[in-house]
Amino acid sequence: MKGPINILKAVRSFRYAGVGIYNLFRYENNARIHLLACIFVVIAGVFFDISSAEWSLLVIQIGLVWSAEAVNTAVEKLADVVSPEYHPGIKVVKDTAAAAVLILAISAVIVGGIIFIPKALLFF
Ligand SMILES: Nc1ncnc2c1ncn2[C@@H]1O[C@H](COP(=O)(O)OP(=O)(O)OP(=O)(O)O)[C@@H](O)[C@H]1O
Repeated sequence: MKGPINILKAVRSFRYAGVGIYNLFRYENNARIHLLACIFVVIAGVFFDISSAEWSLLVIQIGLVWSAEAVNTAVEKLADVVSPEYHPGIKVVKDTAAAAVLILAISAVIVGGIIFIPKALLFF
C-alpha cells in the first residue's frame, strides 16, 4: 500500500542523484576545475579565519556554480542524444546553458574578491 511518503523511493532518488554527482566530477573537466577552485577557497577561508556569514556566502556560491554545472552538463548530454550532428539551434541551447555557469562563476569570483581581498591586503 502506498503511504503519503514513499521512503524507499526517496532513498533511490538520492542514490541516482549521488551517481550524477560522481559522474559530474569523474568525467567533466569544467566540474573538476570548479572542485579545485572550491578546495583553494576552503583553504583560504580556514587560513584567513573568515566568519560564519562569510562561510555561508561562499557555500551558497559554490552550490550555485556546481548546480549550474550539473544542469549545463545534463543539457549538453541531452542535446548530444537529440542532435549528434551540428545544428544551429543546438549551438544556441548549449551556449546559453554554458552562459548560466559563467554568470554564476563570475558572481562567485566577485563574492570571493569582496571577502578575501581586504583580508589579503591587511595580511601582506
Ligand atoms: N551538435 C552541435 N550543434 C551545434 N553546436 C554544437 C554542437 N555540439 C557542440 N556545439 C558547440 O560547441 C560548444 C561546446 O560543446 P560541447 O558539447 O563540446 O561542450 P563542452 O563545454 O566542450 O563540454 P564537454 O567537453 O563536456 O562535452 C557548444 O557550446 C556549442 O557552441
